[in-house]
Amino acid sequence: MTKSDAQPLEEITQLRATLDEANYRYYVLDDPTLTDADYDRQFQRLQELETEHPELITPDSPTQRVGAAPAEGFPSVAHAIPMLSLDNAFSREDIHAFAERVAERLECTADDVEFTCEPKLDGAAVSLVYEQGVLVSGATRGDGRTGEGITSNLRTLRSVPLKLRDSNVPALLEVRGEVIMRHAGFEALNERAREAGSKVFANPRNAAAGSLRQLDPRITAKRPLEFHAYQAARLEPDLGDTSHSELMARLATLGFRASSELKVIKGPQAVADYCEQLGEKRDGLGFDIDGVVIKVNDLRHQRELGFVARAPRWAVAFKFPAQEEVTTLNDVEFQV
Ligand SMILES: CC(C)(C)c1nc(N2CCN(c3ncccn3)CC2)c2cc(C(N)=O)c(N)nc2n1
Repeated sequence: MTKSDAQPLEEITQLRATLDEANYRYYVLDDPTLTDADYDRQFQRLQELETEHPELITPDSPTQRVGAAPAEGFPSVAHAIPMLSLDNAFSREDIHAFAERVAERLECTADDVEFTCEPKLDGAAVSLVYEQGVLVSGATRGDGRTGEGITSNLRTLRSVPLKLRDSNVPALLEVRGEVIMRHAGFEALNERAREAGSKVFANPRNAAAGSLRQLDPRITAKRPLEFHAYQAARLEPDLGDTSHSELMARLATLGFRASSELKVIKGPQAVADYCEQLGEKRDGLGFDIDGVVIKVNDLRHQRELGFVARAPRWAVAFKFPAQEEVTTLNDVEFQV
């Protein structure tokens, strides 16, 4: 009688905790502790134990990330809070005008408004819903009000926690973020596609969106996708966080990847400087961004400012000029 036969649940629980922590460190902190070989060995051990004791399998086990394909297409999912779009700013003057509009409504001066700035990742926006700390639903943005239910596909992303990491998990949490594919993963995927004579993607954004909409999660599981959180859209009970930057720090402790470039910045002048500096770093990031998302940091002020039509008054996207994309058709290069 070996140790594990006596109490498989103890070894299973320990393996799950180790693998979840290794996932978090690798995919969220970019600070891996386990080697891939170590991870794979413990993952296989967990699979063995769960095969011997199927009654001990739980949906949030690391072995349950890749499920079966849904019968036919994706179900429609209505977003509890619409995933709105963003107004654009194209110049320093536009940033100042946005800050002045905000200041006027908040009855303060533009230089007193505290903003956050973060890269606007060029991927596919999705929404994740957690109940009692467990992932229950994942959907595409769709038209902002209704998206496609792609939970089984989103579960395959190692940067999507199957259960929240913290001890005091909220009863309900809806996290919104962008799924991206890095340039290296994109080039490798297209190289494999060219060799296999299958579909080549025009750019990483299309590759990310297309990979999320695969009917078979086993295909999504093989695609190099990362989830980057950008908003806690719903949080019950309200944990008292009073700013976007605090909420993003809480999302990081709950197991999500939040932007390392997120900065709290006061006044439009410094915001415009951040945009200029990020624009200079753009080509070296290793993934596509198409600007900076500038938000009013204080959550009470966000609520006071609300939304116009489909976009919030409290946020604007500063857009960089489109990067000329080179596409090849039968080996002839076209500038588009
Ligand atoms: C929370 C708000 C609503 C202000 C918000 N909305 C966003 N988006 C809305 C428009 N979106 C959209 N997508 C497709 C068509 C129209 N609009 C795409 C997401 C954000 C996108 C990013 C990003 N990409 O990195 C980000 N760091 N923060 C965001 N924050």
